[in-house]
Amino acid sequence: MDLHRLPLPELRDDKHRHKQFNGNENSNRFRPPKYKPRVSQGGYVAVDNNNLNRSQSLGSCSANNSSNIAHAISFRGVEFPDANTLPASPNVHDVSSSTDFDDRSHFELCFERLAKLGEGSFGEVFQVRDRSDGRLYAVKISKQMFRGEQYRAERLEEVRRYEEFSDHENCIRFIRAWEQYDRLYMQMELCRESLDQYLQRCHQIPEERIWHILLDLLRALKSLHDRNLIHLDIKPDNVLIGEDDETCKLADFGLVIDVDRANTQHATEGDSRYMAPEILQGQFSKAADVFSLGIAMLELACYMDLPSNGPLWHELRRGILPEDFIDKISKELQLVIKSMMMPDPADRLTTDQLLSHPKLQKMQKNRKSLITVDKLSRSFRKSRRVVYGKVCNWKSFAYRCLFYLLELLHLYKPIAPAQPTITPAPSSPSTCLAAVPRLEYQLIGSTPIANRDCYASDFLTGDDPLELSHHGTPHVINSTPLNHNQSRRSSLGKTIPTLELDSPYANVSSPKVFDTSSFRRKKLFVLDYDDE
Ligand SMILES: Nc1ncnc2c1ncn2[C@@H]1O[C@H](COP(=O)(O)OP(=O)(O)OP(=O)(O)O)[C@@H](O)[C@H]1O
Ligand SMILES: [Mg+2]
Repeated sequence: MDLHRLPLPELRDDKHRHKQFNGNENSNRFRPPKYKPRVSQGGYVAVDNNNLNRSQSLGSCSANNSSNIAHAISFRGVEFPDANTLPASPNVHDVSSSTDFDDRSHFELCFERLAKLGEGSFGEVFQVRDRSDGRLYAVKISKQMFRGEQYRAERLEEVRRYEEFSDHENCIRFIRAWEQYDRLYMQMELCRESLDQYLQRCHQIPEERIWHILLDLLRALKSLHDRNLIHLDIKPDNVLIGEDDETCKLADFGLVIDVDRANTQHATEGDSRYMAPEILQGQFSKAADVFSLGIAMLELACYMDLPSNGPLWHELRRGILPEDFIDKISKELQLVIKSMMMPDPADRLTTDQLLSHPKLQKMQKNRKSLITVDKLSRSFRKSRRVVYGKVCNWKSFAYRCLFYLLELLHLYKPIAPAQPTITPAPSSPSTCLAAVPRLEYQLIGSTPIANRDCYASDFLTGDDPLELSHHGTPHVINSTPLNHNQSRRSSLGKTIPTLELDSPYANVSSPKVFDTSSFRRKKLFVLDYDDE
């Protein structure tokens, strides 16, 4: 068997140069035949939303009518029942005015396609809005239709790996997968951008950030290697930056192989720019991933354009790193990158050895303590809220007891419940002082808004004067502040005490209309918003 499946590198007399993006990412792709995973061994669960078991139709793929029905794909097993069912498509009236409901794919029915995020050799990735929960996700749709059962099984292997590592902090969170019309659809968390896009945007990434990226990716890679899996396609394009704009997450598990089970002679090489030299001899090992990560770090740290072939390609694989580039970074980082790019795979450090590097150890400790501090502050805020609630209850209980005692001792007479009253304006100036109108408003409940002072204007619409036409009924001003920040809600509503306001318009001739201009500026209370 010919193990040299890659075209022999061309000899070109070019120099290492800074990265330039020509947008032709896939020109570095060589796609020899793939290894054949034995799907029947692991067994996958494929159930459609009409309870049709897809595994019954394994024999014929594209010729099967059931391929028109969306089938959920999952390897998670019965303990994850949600993974094996597709959510019902939303009501057709919510989706569009189209009458051609049945012809539309599950993807079109359930998602609103917003933008194209990227494209690789196997799939196109779209930013979508899930119509059922209104949230944003990424959906990867395979470019090619299943050519046969074997090809389909190979594509479905990616689902297995995504599911396996979905819970890892440094791997993409996977939601679900399904197939329809002989294509695979994978719904996953939406990330901000790929590391490659980040590099295009920033050009120079600070070294401290490089160390953090390295730590994230070593952690992801370790989790794969601990299960005897090799990624084989480590590169910045396959690393995504999470929504927090910090965490790097490994993605694209399309080429992952299991070193225990797979015939590595059938493994597929990844991008030649990041490929370890021994791959040319058909040696697939964990050390190949370490090399790819090392050379990716070189690209990120030195903003260097990696060759896909030629003499420079060989130089980098002989451990000769261009000095004018590598000198830009600290000796410590240089040593780490060199130890990851050793020509002999046996000399390369493993993920465990790399993670025990003092700098990375220190960073891990710092991260742990940050997480602990965050957890502590959350529980502190929570308990403070509980204590505050209890203290308030005790306070009101104590007051009630006190008033009850005073009442018993005839030292205090309870005041009848406040009724909003308005005393008619005096007809003559001589009676004016005695008849100052007094308005009482009770603001019942509240909708919490951000930490800030609440003014009466928050509760009143427009600039209109307040109508006081029904004298007999209590005047309850709208208890929801008419304000911005209304989307920030909390369960912590505070009861607003009865508010007594002296009418600024004691002398008005008509008591029915109350000009609220001065009342509007009155500070009512400060709402303390707690995030928890
Ligand atoms: N969850 C996501 N959030 C945001 N962007 C994404 C997401 N997944 C993928 N992308 C974008 O889409 C691009 C292609 O995705 P992916 O690498 O999974 O496809 P592929 O066809 O398997 O690629 P390859 O050619 O590397 O095998 C990524 O490089 C990235 O820019
Ligand atoms: Mg990719």
